[in-house]
Amino acid sequence: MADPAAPASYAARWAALKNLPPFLRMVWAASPGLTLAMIGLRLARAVIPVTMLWIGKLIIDEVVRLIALAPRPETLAGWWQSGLAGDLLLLIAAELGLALASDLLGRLVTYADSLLQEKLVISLSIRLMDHAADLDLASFEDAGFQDRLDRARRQTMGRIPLVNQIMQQMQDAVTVASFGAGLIAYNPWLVLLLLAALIPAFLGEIHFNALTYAMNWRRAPERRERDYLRMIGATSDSAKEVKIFGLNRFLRDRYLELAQRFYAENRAILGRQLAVMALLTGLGTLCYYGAYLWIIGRTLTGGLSLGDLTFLSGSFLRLRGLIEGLLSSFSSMASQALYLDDLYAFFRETPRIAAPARPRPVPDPIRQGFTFEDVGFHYPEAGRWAVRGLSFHLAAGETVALVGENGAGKTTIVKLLCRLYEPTEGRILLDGHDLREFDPERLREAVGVIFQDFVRYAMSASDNIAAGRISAREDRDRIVTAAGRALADQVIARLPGGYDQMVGKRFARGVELSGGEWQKLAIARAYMREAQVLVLDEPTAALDARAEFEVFQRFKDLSAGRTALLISHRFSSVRMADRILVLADGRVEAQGSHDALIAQGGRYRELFELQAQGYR
Ligand SMILES: Nc1ncnc2c1ncn2[C@@H]1O[C@H](COP(=O)(O)OP(=O)(O)OP(=O)(O)O)[C@@H](O)[C@H]1O
Repeated sequence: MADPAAPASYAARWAALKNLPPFLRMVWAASPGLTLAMIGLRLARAVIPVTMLWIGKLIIDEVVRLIALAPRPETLAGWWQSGLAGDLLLLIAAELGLALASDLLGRLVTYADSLLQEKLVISLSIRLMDHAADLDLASFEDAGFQDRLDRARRQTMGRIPLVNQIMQQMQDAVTVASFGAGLIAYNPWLVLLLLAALIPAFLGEIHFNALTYAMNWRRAPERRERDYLRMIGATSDSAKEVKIFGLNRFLRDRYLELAQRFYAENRAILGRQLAVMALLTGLGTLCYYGAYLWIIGRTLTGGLSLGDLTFLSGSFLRLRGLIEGLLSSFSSMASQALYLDDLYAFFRETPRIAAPARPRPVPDPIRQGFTFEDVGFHYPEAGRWAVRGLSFHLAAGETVALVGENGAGKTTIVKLLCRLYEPTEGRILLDGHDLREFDPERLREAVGVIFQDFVRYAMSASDNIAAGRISAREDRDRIVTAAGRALADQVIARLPGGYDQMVGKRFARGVELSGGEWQKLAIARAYMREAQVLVLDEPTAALDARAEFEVFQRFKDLSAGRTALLISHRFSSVRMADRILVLADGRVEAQGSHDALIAQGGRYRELFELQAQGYR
């Protein structure tokens, strides 16, 4: 990542213009037809203003010529009969035709522009989602990445109007060239005068845009915090706890503190911008009136006709507005192009966990199982090892339970097994082959995992289960079977809309579920997968005692012959596993059946007795 101060430099801003061609390629990819239509329409529109002004000049000159005729008709009927005003009428008809065409083209441009922007939103959003799906879990858990993702997401929406701006810029550039050609024909100095007046304002504009960008860039982490505070201060998920603990004022004050810091910084920049820009634009106005005086003087001394006067003063006025717009929009384009860097930076991000060129097919059925060989792992930015010197075997067809205190590394083992992360040292084998030899996607297809922080999809109950094997979303029988295995069928039977009932409170019509009900849907999701390996990470923490007992009864039956890994703090569930691994400080401290471990004494027995005492 570049130094946060760097984007403010002029060089960085000019360099950012190189981002526009790739952006245009994205626009083109979103819809070639609409892009071409836009270019055609805008080019046609670009030359209309100068043509109309020129016809206006011809009309005035013709009127001046006609009223100087002697003798001349006294009445309109007289003029009509004389046929002297024929050319004048033709000119007026031409101008009317152009005015009508310009209106129509304007409407068409707006229409095509809206469609094109919408197409671009769709295509960028899809690209963003696709790319995010390719990236490693590690990226999502990294704060720097979250900032980049946040900035990239904003770009998807925030940079869309840039299409319109670039197109408008192109159209205005053609219009300026056409007016400029007209002015140069009269006196090239007029154009130079105009440019001299406008360039300082342009540079000022660039400077302030750069300052604003640099400020926004620096603020991405704080902005995320501010948005987060606003979110937890006012969402249904947090409302309950915020109310109970009376956190409202605390959150509000913290939000206010950040927001006020932003406000103060903004005000300082805006104040300076006001002073400098007022001076520079005043200079532009002075130059404009200087040129105006010259034109009037030349007309008075007979060097220019009345038509020339209107054409030149009209051109000058339009050109001033156009060039001013062109320059400031150019500078805003340059700063928008800087923001595009963030979008591209996100797209350049590549996953580190990728499939090898010739991946080994995932065995089906798995014959030997998984072997952890002296595995060590620490999270990318963590100072300490989450697991270290970890060796164990998970045999095919075996049900193994992992127990250990909080932070012992249980969930980490699951993440390593699914290759969401790569071991920092040591290796993990599946049927004797390093996990790195397989395509991670194929590997994950063979595993059904429900994490303790499983997702509560604000979708239908049926989709919540189907998420486990989304390709079978239409297979209602499979969904119903999975629901039955996880006891989720009883939950669904109570929902007004049954399987099609929207669950969660996020959208209207949604029905909220209890923690245990959500958990049953999540367990159904795991069964829905019908994978070779089943991993349940604290799947029953929110279940009542009876439900837990039943779920495990079924789990034992259903996982017969299947490889299963179970993480639980409840010894009632753990004891039914074929083998139990006791983890402490990221390594296997003891292993064996429940009875054997109890007989051994040690941590397992200690934890078991602590829990048993609690129930007595
Ligand atoms: N995304 C992460 N980034 C950095 N450190 C992490 C991350 N996830 C877990 N850790 C750390 O790794 C260690 C092991 O965590 P893990 O989640 O595997 O424990 P666990 O045994 O599943 O705990 P629990 O019983 O509380 O679920 C902990 O010290 C934790 O702080």
